[in-house]
Amino acid sequence: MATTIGYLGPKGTFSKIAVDSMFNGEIKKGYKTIPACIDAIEKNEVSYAVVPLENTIEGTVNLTLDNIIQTENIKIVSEVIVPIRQHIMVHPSNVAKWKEVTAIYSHPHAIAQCHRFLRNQFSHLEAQSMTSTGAAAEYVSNHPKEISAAIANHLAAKEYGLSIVEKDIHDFENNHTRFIVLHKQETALTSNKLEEKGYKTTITVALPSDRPGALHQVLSAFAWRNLNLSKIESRPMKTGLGNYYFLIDIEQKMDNVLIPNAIAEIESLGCTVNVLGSYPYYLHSGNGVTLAV
Ligand SMILES: O=C(O)C(=O)C[C@]1(C(=O)O)C=C[C@@H](O)C=C1
Repeated sequence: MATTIGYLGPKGTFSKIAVDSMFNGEIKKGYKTIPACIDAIEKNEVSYAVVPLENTIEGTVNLTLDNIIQTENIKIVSEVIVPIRQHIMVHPSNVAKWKEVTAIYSHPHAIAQCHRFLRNQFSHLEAQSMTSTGAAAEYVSNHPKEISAAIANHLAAKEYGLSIVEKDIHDFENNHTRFIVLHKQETALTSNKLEEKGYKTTITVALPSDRPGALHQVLSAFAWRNLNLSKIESRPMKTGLGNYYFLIDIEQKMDNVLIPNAIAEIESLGCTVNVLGSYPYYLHSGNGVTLAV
């Protein structure tokens, strides 16, 4: 049976760029929301799902994080970092009057990446959220009479026959998004198309509520073993005010000694640890056909 991969659709999203960079001939199925992509793995509709986890300008995609935390049997098996270039685009019949648009649509993360541009050029408008940048482009394409614009990538413009009226409207040049590949088995997924940049092990740690200095002790378990952490972030456990867990990226492959021993030490403090995955990460070059405008 052919492998099916779920991604945040429709066509023309950044998630589609990520999925195409990791997978070749497999069947790719777009889902309307991130939770729907993750549910699709749970229900065995797809073998893998590719979802955004973190952006350099906007930070963590909480919807992704909160949903993977709640699904115990889904693991992160790979990661691809994609350069993000946001463009504003309109229906070809509206190019001449694009500065008079009455609505601008995009994904909330894409809108947040272009705040300064929007404030300078369209301070009278409030950008409207859509489920993805691709969905915004599709909507604008289907409603030419509305005189609206979408913030999306060049593939979306091509896919939905829109005209880009201003390129690279994101506020900071260094704009990248980490996309993770999720799967039911723990087996890491390697790419034969992209250059491996390193390896990561991602864990969550829930601290005991009654132990002063617990976070300090958790960090010490990594520090004295010389384990490099590239991310630590707290998220509410949703069980009550003040209850948080920590998401920690260790810049190293799961081994037989250092990481298991650090985890055992952390658990002995009364913390609950969950390993979300140990996986290679790749950088999408951004050059060539896929990202050129
Ligand atoms: O809407 C898309 O194109 C997506 O793939 C989602 C998403 C995100 O959730 O951050 C992905 C990359 C960009 O940072 C903007 C939007």
